[in-house]
Amino acid sequence: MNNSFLTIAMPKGRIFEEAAELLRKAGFRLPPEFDDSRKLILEVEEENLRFILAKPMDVVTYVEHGVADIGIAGKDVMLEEERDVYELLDLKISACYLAVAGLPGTKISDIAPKIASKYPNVASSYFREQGEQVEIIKLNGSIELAPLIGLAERIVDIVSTGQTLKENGLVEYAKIADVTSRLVANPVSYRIKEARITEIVDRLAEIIE
Ligand SMILES: Nc1ncnc2c1ncn2[C@@H]1O[C@H](COP(=O)(O)OP(=O)(O)OP(=O)(O)O)[C@@H](O)[C@H]1O
Ligand SMILES: O=P(O)(O)OC[C@H]1O[C@H](OP(=O)(O)OP(=O)(O)O)[C@H](O)[C@@H]1O
Repeated sequence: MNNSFLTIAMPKGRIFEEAAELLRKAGFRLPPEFDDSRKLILEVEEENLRFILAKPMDVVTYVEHGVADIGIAGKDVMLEEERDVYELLDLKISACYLAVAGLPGTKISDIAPKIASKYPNVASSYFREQGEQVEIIKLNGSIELAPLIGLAERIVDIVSTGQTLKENGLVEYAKIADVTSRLVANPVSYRIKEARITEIVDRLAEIIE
């Protein structure tokens, strides 16, 4: 049925605003309270949609487990953790990239240099591909602090404007991957609710620049 009820996992935080704007541009009637509510489940009955608001890193978890049919997640999250979800569309919002950075004019040690990151798997794969054996130190934020205080020789982190690197006197050594937000789907939901999901993909695809 083309009008089946759908649950969408939305990332809270910096992606939320751009994602909501995109949905509205595509003609979805989202109520004003959608933008500043503290509620974590929001139903939009006239659209037959239910939104759940999750941490950006957790969106794919809800989708993979099928409690959300579709979701919006950063490509960085998909690169960090391999998940059983379909990537349906590049929404081209919240653009940034993953990069290696560190103090200027420094070479990394030959033996097990320390690399700090919120993305340990991305960091580990990148340095393995470069033929470098490194020790990964997982941090949850303020990654740029690590080389400044001597915890790590390099970091792997998101760069957007470059302001955080600049203000902390760090430089970029390599770009790893471009990042934008993606529309993802649970494989079973996709099979059962294909018409409805395809209709949403088409509506969004039409307005993406
Ligand atoms: N400058 C940026 N820094 C971090 N993430 C960015 C940036 N620009 C776009 N993004 C996207 O936003 C997502 C992270 O959003 P956000 O920072 O709100 O969540 P978070 O990392 O869980 O934040 P926090 O833990 O600080 O609440 C990333 O997965 C990425 O796809
Ligand atoms: O290039 P810029 O525009 O400066 O953006 C990049 C910074 O933004 C993110 O941090 P965030 O603000 O999410 O804080 P965090 O350190 O707590 O993760 C990211 O981890 C960088 O530190």
